[in-house]
Amino acid sequence: DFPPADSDYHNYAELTAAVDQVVADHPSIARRTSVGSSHQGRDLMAVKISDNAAADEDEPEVLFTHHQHAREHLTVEMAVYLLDLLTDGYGSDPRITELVREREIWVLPDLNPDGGEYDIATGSYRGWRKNRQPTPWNGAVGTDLNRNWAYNWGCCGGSSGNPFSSTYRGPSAASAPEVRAVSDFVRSRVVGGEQQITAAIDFHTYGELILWPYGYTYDETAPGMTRDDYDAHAELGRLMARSNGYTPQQSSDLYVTDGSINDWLWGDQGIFSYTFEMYPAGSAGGGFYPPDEVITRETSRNREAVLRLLEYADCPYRIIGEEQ
Ligand SMILES: NS(=O)(=O)N[C@@H](Cc1ccccc1)C(=O)O
Ligand SMILES: [Ca+2]
Ligand SMILES: [Ca+2]
Ligand SMILES: [Ca+2]
Ligand SMILES: [Zn+2]
Repeated sequence: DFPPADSDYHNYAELTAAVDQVVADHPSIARRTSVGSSHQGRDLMAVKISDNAAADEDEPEVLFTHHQHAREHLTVEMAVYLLDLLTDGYGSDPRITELVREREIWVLPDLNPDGGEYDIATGSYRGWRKNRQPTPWNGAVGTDLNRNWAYNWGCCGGSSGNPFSSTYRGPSAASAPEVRAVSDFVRSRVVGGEQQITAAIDFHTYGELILWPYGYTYDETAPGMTRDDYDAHAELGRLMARSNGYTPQQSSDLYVTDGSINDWLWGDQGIFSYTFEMYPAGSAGGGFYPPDEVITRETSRNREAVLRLLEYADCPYRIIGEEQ
């Protein structure tokens, strides 16, 4: 479990209980489902939030994913915050009520439950990043989920082929069961040939950044990324950054990555896709392990950004005045 000083962070059992409580408290607008299981068999939860949540309605869908990286526990708290914001706001906050009515929102609060539990298992933080899938023949453990997605996987020096590396891409694209499960879920949202999910945020720590694709190339435009696509990503990213004070940039401005979720969501599925690197900005603030006293401040900091993404989800190109 977490060290006593950080007891406000949710371990996997506490997260599961929190999800079940939200659904129990708001049964008509919140529904828990599963997209599959982690390597060690933990449920990969998906919470759908919408009016008439049990029905698949013809409304733009938005995806929030959390905790690809084990030590980035604040991103799980971000998911808990989002679940509370959207359910408690329904019927009390007019803006949130309208968004819950006109969107179908998917919150996947924990993509790496095995890694997260491993990181806290001894009561002291281990600095773990990857999942807990072994490389059988050499004793190495873990694939970096954010280098395992099946778009330009391993193409460009943005990941490692060394199983002992913290950015090990895995033996093949989507070899990690967690990536495979979420990929299959996203693909299942193609209805009548059209991907129903239009926008997504993948939450990480740390750096206080808003990142958009592509990560595999320094170029702004590339196959599958036109000038309009890039400009829309950038303008919407900047709009969100103005609300939370994060730095907006193309993810390759940080460093080149290949096999990231953002590149797959946009490149393979045409979903407007962002990474939020949460608090802290630099080496101060506790790095990957900020004290639990900052949870409320640093999750609610993203309230406006999330609502802006939800508002543009019916047509992200509107941000650049293009009615595509
Ligand atoms: N959270 S982090 O420290 O691992 N940083 C992320 C940053 C990142 C996220 C998405 C695309 C490119 C880069 C990473 O996956 O390396
Ligand atoms: Ca504390
Ligand atoms: Ca609905
Ligand atoms: Ca739908
Ligand atoms: Zn991360």
